[in-house]
Amino acid sequence: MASDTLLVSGGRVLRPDSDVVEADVLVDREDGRIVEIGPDLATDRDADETLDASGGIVMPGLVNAHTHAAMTLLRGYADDKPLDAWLREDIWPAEAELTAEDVRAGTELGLVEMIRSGTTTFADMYFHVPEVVAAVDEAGMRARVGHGVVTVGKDEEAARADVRESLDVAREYDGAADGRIRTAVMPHSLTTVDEPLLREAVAEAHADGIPVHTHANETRDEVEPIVAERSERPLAYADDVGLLSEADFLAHGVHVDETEIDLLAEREAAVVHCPASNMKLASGIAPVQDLLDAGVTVALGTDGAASNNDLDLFDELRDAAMLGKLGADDASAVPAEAAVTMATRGGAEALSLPGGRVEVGAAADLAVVDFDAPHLAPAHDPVSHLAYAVRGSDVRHTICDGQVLMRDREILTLDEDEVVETARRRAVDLVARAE
Ligand SMILES: CSC[C@H]1O[C@@H](n2cnc3c(O)ncnc32)[C@H](O)[C@@H]1O
Ligand SMILES: [Zn+2]
Repeated sequence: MASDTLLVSGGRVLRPDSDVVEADVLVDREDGRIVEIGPDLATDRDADETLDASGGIVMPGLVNAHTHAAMTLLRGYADDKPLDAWLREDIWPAEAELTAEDVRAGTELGLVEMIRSGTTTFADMYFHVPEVVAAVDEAGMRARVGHGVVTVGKDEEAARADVRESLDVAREYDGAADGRIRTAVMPHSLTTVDEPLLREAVAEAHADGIPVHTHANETRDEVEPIVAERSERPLAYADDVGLLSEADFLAHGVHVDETEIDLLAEREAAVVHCPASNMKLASGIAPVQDLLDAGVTVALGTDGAASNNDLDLFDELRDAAMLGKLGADDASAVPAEAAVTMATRGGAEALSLPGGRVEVGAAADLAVVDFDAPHLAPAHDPVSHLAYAVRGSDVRHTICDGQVLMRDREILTLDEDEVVETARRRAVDLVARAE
C-alpha cells in the first residue's frame, strides 16, 4: 500500500482501449504513478487526499504537443493573414521586443489556460527557455521545452550563437523540475535555418540523445522553394540532414505527399497536427487519416495562441476530427476514438514523455471532465462527447505527476488572478514598444 495517496473517486474511467468503466483511481503521490484502478476503492482505503469525480470521466491528461506558450501575449494582435506575412509583418517585429519577464508572464498565462482545460503536458518552442522552465516547474506541469533557432537574416556569429543556445539549454534543463521537464533542440523550420547549421545542430543533439523538433511542410510557400532548389521533397531533405529519427517530432505536416508519409512511417518520426492554426492561416488540410493508416504517430497541438487563438486542446480534438473528414472527403475518417487517442497517447508518444493512458503503473497525469452541462446531455457515448461536444471549461480537476494542479476549477499551483493581470499589463507594454 502506497504511503501518500490520492484517490479519484466515483467517476467513469477512460481505459487505453477506449472502454469507459465505472472505477476509482488510486495514485501514489510520492512517485506520481497510478497504483490501482477498480470499483469502490473509496470504501476500503483512507486516502490522504480525495477528488470527487462523480458524474464525470477520468481520462488521461491532454498533451498539447506543439505550442509557443508565451505567444498568449500576442493573442488577437495580428489576425487574418497567411503565415509568412503574419510572421514577417507582425509577429517577428513584436517578438523582437520580448523580454525574459514577458516570456515568463506569457508562459504562465498559457499554463493557466492549459491546466484549466485539462492539459497536463506540452511541447514548447520559444525564447528565454529558463523562464519557461521556471514557469513549468511552479505550475507542476510536464513539458518538453526548447529554444527555437532561426539563422536566416543573421550573420555567421549570431546564427552560430543561436544554435549554441538551443544546444546549451537542451543540455542544461533536461530532467529539471524533478524530471517533469525534458528538452529538445528546436530549429524553427527547414527554410529558416541554413543547411550547414541545421546539420550540425541535429548531429550534436542526437549524439547526446536529445530529440529534435521543427516546423515542417506547413504551407505550400514553404514546400515549393525546397522542391525547386533541391529537386527533392522537404522530408527527403529532412531525412538527409538526419532529423527524422524515432524521437524527433515535426509540427504541421500539412503538405506531405505519399513518399513523405511512407518515410515518416519508416523512420518512426511523429507529426503534430495543428488544425486550428492550419485553418486560421489557411495553410491547408493535413492528410491525418492517411498518416494514421500508414502507422505514423500523430499528436495534436494548438500552436501559439496568436494563430489559434486559445490553448484549449478540446477545441483541437474537435477540429482534428471535423477537418480530417473534410480533407478525406469521408465522414468516417478521423473518428472520435482516433481524435481522443491523438490528444492523449499520441501526444505522450510523440514527445517521448510519460502519461497518455489511465492504467496501473502509468504516470498519474489525469483530467476529470464533468458531464453535467446541458451541452453534454444525453451521454449516449462518452468518447463521442470527448471528441465532439466537451469544452475545456468542462474540466473539473487536473492532476499531473500525482499532484493536483486544479481542484474543483481552482488552480492550486499558480495565482490565476495575478497571472492574468501581469500578462495583460505586459502585453500592452510589449505592443506599445513594437509599434
Ligand atoms: C523561434 S521560436 C518559434 C517561432 O515560431 C513562430 N511561429 C508561431 N507559429 C508559427 C507557425 O505556425 N509556423 C511557423 N512559425 C511559427 C513564433 O512566432 C516564433 O517566432
Ligand atoms: Zn508553431
